[in-house]
Amino acid sequence: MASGAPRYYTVSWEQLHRDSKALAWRLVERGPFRGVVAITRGGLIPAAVVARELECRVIETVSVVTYDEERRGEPSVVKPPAAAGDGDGWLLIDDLVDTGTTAKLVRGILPRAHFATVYAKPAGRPLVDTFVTEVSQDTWILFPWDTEAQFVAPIARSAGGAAGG
Ligand SMILES: O=P(O)(O)OC[C@H]1O[C@H](OP(=O)(O)OP(=O)(O)O)[C@H](O)[C@@H]1O
Ligand SMILES: Nc1nc2[nH]cnc2c(=O)[nH]1
Ligand SMILES: [Mg+2]
Repeated sequence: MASGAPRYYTVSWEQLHRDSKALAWRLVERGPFRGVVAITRGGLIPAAVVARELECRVIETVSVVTYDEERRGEPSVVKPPAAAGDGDGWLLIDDLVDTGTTAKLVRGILPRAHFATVYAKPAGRPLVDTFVTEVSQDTWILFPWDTEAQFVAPIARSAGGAAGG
């Protein structure tokens, strides 16, 4: 993500389900696939939804650690896929592509996989074969597993009592 104050794009469980199903609609004509490889952890939920829609029962994982909350570190593969070979016939899924760092690393392991994400930012977009929604590079996508509902002060209070009545 670009430096500076991020704008946020908040995704609910319902929207994620809807967007993951939209991804499945785009992928159905690209299959059938031998199996799905989810890039953990963010790719796990979209991969489950897509696998259900494509009636795909074989699920693999590849685990990449890149970010510590919103700070980016050195990417490392902490668990390679046990099966999937060079990715031929496999569908590789992540929740999003941002800088493309994770995608480059995993595409190096599975160069022949079809790579799909639900969301894409411009810098990583060229690395993705199929995606649903593009957001700007300075947007931080907030997923439902990273957020919770909480109390918000009334507008009048946060405006310093400026509201008339
Ligand atoms: O294109 P990039 O700049 O590499 O960013 C995209 C990656 O960042 C997030 O994963 P993260 O590393 O936060 O790990 P997580 O999926 O375990 O939450 C997201 O799920 C993508 O995998
Ligand atoms: N949750 C989340 N993780 C990310 N990792 C890289 N970019 C993002 C983003 O926009 N949102
Ligand atoms: Mg991830």
